[in-house]
Amino acid sequence: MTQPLLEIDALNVTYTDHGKLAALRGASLTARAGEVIGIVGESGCGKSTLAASVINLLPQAAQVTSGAVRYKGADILTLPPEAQRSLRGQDIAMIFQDPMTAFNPVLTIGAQLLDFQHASPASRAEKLARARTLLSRVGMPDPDLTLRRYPHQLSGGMRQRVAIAAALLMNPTILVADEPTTALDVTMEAQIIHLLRDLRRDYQGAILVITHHLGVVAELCDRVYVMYAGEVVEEALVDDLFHAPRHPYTQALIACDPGHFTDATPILPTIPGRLPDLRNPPTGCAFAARCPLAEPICANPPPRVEISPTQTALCHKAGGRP
Ligand SMILES: Nc1ncnc2c1ncn2[C@@H]1O[C@H](COP(=O)(O)OP(=O)(O)OP(=O)(O)O)[C@@H](O)[C@H]1O
Repeated sequence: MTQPLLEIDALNVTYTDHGKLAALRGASLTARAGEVIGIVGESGCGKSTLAASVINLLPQAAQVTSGAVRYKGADILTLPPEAQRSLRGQDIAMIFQDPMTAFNPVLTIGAQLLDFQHASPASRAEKLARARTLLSRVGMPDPDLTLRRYPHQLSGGMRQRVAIAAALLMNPTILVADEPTTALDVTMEAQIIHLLRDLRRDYQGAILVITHHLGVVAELCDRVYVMYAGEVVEEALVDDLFHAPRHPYTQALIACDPGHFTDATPILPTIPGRLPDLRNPPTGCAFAARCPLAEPICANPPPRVEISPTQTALCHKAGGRP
């Protein structure tokens, strides 16, 4: 098997601004070239913190207390700031939930697409040509006109297309899409999913898609990491996730609304109960308080059970038959 492009290894991240909050608790993930990886879970489970650690944009209040994020084998969290900056945007690029955050409102799209290529040795004309090519690639009908526009002159869906083009400008090997469709209406969402599906056909790198939305996972991803309370509770190929989920949390997510995976419902169905308080995380299984299968043993830390070489579940009960 090829070496992973990205390895997140037992990452622990704590926010320290309002007391200590354990946002990531031993989260691990690998992504290889050509894979589309889904990261799914309810609000507050740590998805954005995981994404921010990949692109090395954790907020100031976040502390990595242990673990590593390796890009092609090198720990990016310990690189000097200059090396981190050059990785970001060139090797690892991000598509944000709200495309407005990717753009400066007072500069034209053209000026910004040139600026995003500042590290490239290409000439201005070559950079403009690359911007035009990518705008066409993401389905912008008139790339020249788009280059002259300001961000607010584009619709939300168009801005997201341009943001995707911007992320691809430097030909990154890892593309992180944080809730790429959440800010869009149903029709736009379907179009952006279609575009991402189309792009993945000839993209050589790895794509990480962070989402609330099981439909996005079903449509786009090869493998999925399900997060709960800062932990990866299940890892599976997308087919196994939907047809043979082994963690009760994954089962609950899917059982809540089995008919709606391809709907554009932007949020996961709700499971009764709440996430535990991560300022004082439970020592046993974090899902036990909401789990229909919980038993006294679940007060102990759960084992990571290997169901198959491609599926694991962090659960005392996952060892039995599904
Ligand atoms: N800057 C911050 N300071 C303190 N706590 C934070 C900060 N950002 C996130 N958190 C907390 O860390 C935990 C994980 O948050 P995170 O945003 O990573 O989850 P998420 O799954 O991406 O949620 P959402 O889908 O709502 O964005 C949550 O309890 C959240 O309240």
